[in-house]
Amino acid sequence: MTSARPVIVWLRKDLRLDDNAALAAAAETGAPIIPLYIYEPESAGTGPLGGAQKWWLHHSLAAFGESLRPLGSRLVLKSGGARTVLEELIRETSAGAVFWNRRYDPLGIAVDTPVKQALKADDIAVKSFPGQILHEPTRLLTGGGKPFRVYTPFWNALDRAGDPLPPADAPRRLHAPDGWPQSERLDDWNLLPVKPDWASGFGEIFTPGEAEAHRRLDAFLSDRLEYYDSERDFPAKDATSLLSPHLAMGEISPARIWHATKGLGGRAGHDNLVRFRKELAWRDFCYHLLYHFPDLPTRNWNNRFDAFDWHFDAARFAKWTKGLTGYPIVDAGMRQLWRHGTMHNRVRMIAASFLVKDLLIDWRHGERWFRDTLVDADPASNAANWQWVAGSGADASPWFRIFNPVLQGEKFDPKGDYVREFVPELAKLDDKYIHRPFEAPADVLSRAGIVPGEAYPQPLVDHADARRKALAAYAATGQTGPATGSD
Ligand SMILES: Cc1cc2nc3c(=O)[nH]c(=O)nc-3n(C[C@H](O)[C@H](O)[C@H](O)COP(=O)(O)OP(=O)(O)OC[C@H]3O[C@@H](n4cnc5c(N)ncnc54)[C@H](O)[C@@H]3O)c2cc1C
Repeated sequence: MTSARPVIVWLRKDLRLDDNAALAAAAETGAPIIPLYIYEPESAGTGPLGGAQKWWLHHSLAAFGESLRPLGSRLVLKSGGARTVLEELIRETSAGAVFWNRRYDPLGIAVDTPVKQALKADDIAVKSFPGQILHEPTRLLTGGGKPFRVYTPFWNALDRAGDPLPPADAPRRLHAPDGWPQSERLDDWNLLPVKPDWASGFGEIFTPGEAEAHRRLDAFLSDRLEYYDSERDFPAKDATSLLSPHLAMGEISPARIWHATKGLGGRAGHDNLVRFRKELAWRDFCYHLLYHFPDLPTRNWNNRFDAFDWHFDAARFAKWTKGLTGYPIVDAGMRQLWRHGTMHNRVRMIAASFLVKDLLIDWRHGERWFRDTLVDADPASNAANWQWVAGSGADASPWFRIFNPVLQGEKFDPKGDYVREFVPELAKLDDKYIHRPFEAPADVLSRAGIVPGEAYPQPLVDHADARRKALAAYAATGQTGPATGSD
């Protein structure tokens, strides 16, 4: 029996015990702790949780709930509007405080700010903590005190800022309240797909949960960091960390990852270490942009793109989503997305460029599709990267840098291993034609068991022709040079 009023720790995208500042601070109070997850209603803005991430969330919540048990605690699940849920739970449990780790997306902020004000007005202590990104989005600013719009100076500032806060250790014990409030049943939230179970392939490569995030980090640092810089762009190689979905759900903190890389420059090579940290810093940069420019997921950052003459074509879009464009590297990427809920970064760039520049379909359609299908869907990284590819974003790749899907395939998947894995109907095609099956002579196709246009589609567009149209559409917006920011 304890006399202190309980502290509610409201968990969101931070389903971890390690380096969870809100949970650690709550544990230090010595008060009983009620870990709470609220399944908030779907809303507009950056949009609802995608199907793939619902799958991840289900397993992540289950794993986190299990990890609380040895600490003498459990996870309380509630659904509904955050403010209503919290106020009811406070009444029921006489909790005196609510702690949480901050979120930086506009939807999250729009929920958290009024909740904080309402609870404080009711004399409830509210404390929020950092941890979702390496540095708070207001910490790194230009010399003029403004947000960064260009990545390299952002990285230089991040590098100069030194290490992020040291990670907080996982609490060893969490005091239980005198009585546990009723929890909803995870299964009743229906987060998993049933008929059909399109997520069955996700488990081939992913296991949601904090334990797996740490295992993956350790394996990456010991086996793959030393090749990271030279091999990270080759989708058939197992050369990247695959930590992004764990980061997206907060099963591991970026600060924990950063600190784990300290001192590895000698063994793994300085260039590899810096390259990996720079990628982590891209994630921070995306959040920096989203925090300071909250319209990032929905509006062209460079408003000269508002006049762009997009050509949405439902049939072409459907073929892109299904991996039936006739360009093997694009199709392999889109099918990897269906099967594994992820896509290699290099291929994301190629597939996104194809949608936006070859098919002239507005990047927002692609952003929404990725949001629904990626297990690592993230409001900041997804929006910023789509705008980067489209040329409409901050520090973006210029519009006229149009990826050639054949040459990109030949450069980054030279033997076609990646294509063969995800586009099995091309598996027997010679290396020479694996990225250009539409140029293969009839006897080569027949040896590979391919009937043109049947087993595998003809290209949706001719790339050279599509490129000309894309450049003309760009010129029609009055832009002639590299797209720059809208300041
Ligand atoms: C069109 C497009 C959409 C994308 N959408 C998302 C998304 O919704 N969620 C997401 O996490 N990433 C997104 N990315 C970025 C990137 O593709 C993934 O972060 C990366 O593929 C994850 O694999 P990894 O964990 O093995 O990365 P690693 O190479 O091991 O990199 C380590 C970590 O750095 C971060 N990172 C790496 N590259 C980027 C990047 N370009 N931008 C931001 N962070 C990066 C990730 O958190 C990643 O886990 C997108 C990229 C493109 C081109």
